[in-house]
Amino acid sequence: MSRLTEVSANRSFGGWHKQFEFDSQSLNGKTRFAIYLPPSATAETPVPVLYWLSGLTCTDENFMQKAGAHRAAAELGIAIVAPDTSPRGEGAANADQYDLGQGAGFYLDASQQPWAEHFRMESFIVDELRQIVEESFPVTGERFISGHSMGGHGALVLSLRHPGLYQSVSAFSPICNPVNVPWGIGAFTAYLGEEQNLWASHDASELMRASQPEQHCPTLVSQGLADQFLEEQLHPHALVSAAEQSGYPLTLEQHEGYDHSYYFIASFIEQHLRFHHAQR
Ligand SMILES: N[C@@H](CCC(=O)N[C@@H](CS)C(=O)NCC(=O)O)C(=O)O
Repeated sequence: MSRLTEVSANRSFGGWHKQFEFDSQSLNGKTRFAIYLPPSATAETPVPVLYWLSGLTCTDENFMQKAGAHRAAAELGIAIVAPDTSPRGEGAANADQYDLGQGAGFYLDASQQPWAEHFRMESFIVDELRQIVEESFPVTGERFISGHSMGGHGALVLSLRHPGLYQSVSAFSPICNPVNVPWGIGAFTAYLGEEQNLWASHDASELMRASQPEQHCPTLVSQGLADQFLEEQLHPHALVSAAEQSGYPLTLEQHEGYDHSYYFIASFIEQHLRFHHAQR
């Protein structure tokens, strides 16, 4: 029997947008995710799947409702899975700020209290959710990963930490060097502890600088130049310099006038989907 409970189902561009809930072992509680299945996804013709990791304060809904990704996903035949951004509910710890705790899981497995019991988003994304998606839906083992801001950090880091799992990676406005910016320092101190040596293995720029050829994965990063978080939190220049040092295949595209919002994502999501599709 399936572990999944269907929460909603909507027809979209000839395919389906659905939300499911299930009891996650990694997160030690119920979690919800959304999936877009293009019309071409059938048991006989499974499709590749893109994992989308959202940013701070988001749930599975922001991307599906605001990015306008279904039309291109339907055309290209790509399924999209959007998990929540953290464990939820009374059982899981929380903080009185938008950038820590629920809605701010940072796609890592926390080692510190009071977070360690539920905040295991890395294991959740790379193992548990992947397995349940591949068992439950008509998808192939071809995986792409993408995300926004905290989720852009997640996409880059999970791809670098799990070589071979994803065929290509992309990010919008990612937190490129979390060990050096307030969002990252706050989250890593809470989730990983004060020992800063342990943080580098969750930092995209640090991982990319030290990357070996087997970790190299075609990567597209899009950044708006009117992004209100660019100077203080995002630091794409750190990622570019890391890629230059290790010969990592990074393309950074900078877009005049675009900010940090989903208007930016909606403007370029089709380009990202075509980028992933072209790497197959
Ligand atoms: N201070 C902002 C920061 C959060 C923020 O900008 N979140 C981005 C990701 S880092 C987002 O996607 N927000 C949800 C949305 O636009 O739908 C807020 O809480 O609104």
